[in-house]
Order: sequence, then structure tokens, then C-alpha cells
Amino acid sequence: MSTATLNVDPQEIDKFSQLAHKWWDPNSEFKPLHDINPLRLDFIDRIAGLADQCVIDVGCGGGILSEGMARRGATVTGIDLAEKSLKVARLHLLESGQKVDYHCIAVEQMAEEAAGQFDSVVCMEMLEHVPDPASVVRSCAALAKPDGYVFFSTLNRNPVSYLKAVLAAEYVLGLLPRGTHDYGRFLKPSELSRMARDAGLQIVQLQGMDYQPFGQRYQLTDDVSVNYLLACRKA
Ligand SMILES: C[S@@+](CC[C@H](N)C(=O)[O-])C[C@H]1O[C@@H](n2cnc3c(N)ncnc32)[C@H](O)[C@@H]1O
Repeated sequence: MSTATLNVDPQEIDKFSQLAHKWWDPNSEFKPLHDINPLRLDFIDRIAGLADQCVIDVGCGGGILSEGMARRGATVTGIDLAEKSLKVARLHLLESGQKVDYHCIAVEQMAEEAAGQFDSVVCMEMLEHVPDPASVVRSCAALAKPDGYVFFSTLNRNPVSYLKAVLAAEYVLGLLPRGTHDYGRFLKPSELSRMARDAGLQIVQLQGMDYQPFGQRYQLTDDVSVNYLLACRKA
């Protein structure tokens, strides 16, 4: 299928493909994802459980979150449209000894092929990179079993998030390459919640994630002004 017919921004896929060899370097551009991984794993585990659960990771990249969930006992499928990232993800399984089933497929197509098959669907740090996030939300909802869980994380859209996630992270602290994020694609929790409800999901929990530049660490917080996680359940 040509990318022209998919809900994808080819420049975004190129961007991640060019960095693909760095996915598992914890000091690379992917450091923030490595740093937040324990927090988001705990969040998913606490709400839905991971052991013996059938989970799909949408926009899995090099597999940082997919492998973490597999390590906690989940049976994990990972999907992305960056073939280079998936190659790195598959290679890393040889090193880690984990098992994840990776596929290069759009979430919309996956939803047609595997509707209602997953206990949990996770889609983290991906919605802000696609042209039509509502379509991704609908497909994630379709992939979940009845009563299954759907987890999203993304960036809020307001002056504080522009200052912290774009100016500070990309231009001052250099945590991310310049141009990583397009502020116009950030989503307010109210917008994402509406997309989720329109897709037949109930909101279970909204949780902020905050970066402490001095301690150089992330923590879960009630402040959802910048990074946040949203847990939903299929009604
Ligand atoms: C910031 S990374 C997040 C990776 C992973 N979810 C994590 O949090 O560790 C964004 C990922 O979304 C993927 N992506 C962007 N647009 C996509 C699309 N339309 N379909 C599937 N994956 C996409 C990129 O290739 C990249 O792997």
C-alpha cells in the first residue's frame, strides 16, 4: 500500500528511520523514552496487569516498551511503519532473549485483521506524529477485547508544553533533536478524551509525567500540563 493512502506522515517515518540504530542506546536521542519506561510500565501494570496478558504496542519503534511488557510476562505484538526500527527491534530480541511479534503494518489495517483480540492496547508517544490521531484512537479501540484496556501517552498543547517540550527539550537542554515535535500536533487531554469516548472508550485515569531537569529524572504527577498518560477501558 502506498504511504499516500495511509494515515502517516512519511517525514516522521524518515526521521525515526534515520535514528533507528540508536534505539537501544540509553544516552541517545531516545534517552527520554528509556527514562520514562519504568514509569509507564508500572502505570499499565497497575491498571490492567501485564502478566499473561495479550498486548499490542502501536507505534512500537525499536521495542523499548514492547520488550519491557514482554519481560513482565505479557504476550506482545509490536507494530510500526518504520521498517528500519522494526529490524533493530527484532535484532535486539536476540540480545535480550525476549519474545515480541513485530509487524510493519498500519494500525487501521491491523484493526481490520485483528479486531477485539487484545487484552490491552498501548499507543505511547505516537499520536503527536500522525496526521489523523482520531483514526488511530478508533483503531486502538477496535483492537481491544470487550472490557479491554487502551493506553495512550502524548503531549499537551499549551504555552508551558511549548516551552518545556519544544524550546527547552530541543533547543536549550538538547534532550531531543531539533524538529522532533510539531507543536500543532500536540493534543489537549480534553481533545484526546473526546476522541476516546467517540471511539467507545471510557476514561479510567489521566496521569501527568514530569521531567525534573536538576535531578534529571521523570516522575508521575497530577500535573498534566506537558506529558501525560491516559488509561481507557472499552465500554
Ligand atoms: C516517539 S516514537 C515512540 C516509540 C514507542 N511508542 C515508545 O514510546 O517507546 C514514535 C513512533 O511512532 C512511529 N510512527 C509514526 N507515525 C506512525 C504511523 N502512522 N503508524 C505507525 N507508527 C508510526 C514512529 O516510527 C516511531 O517509532
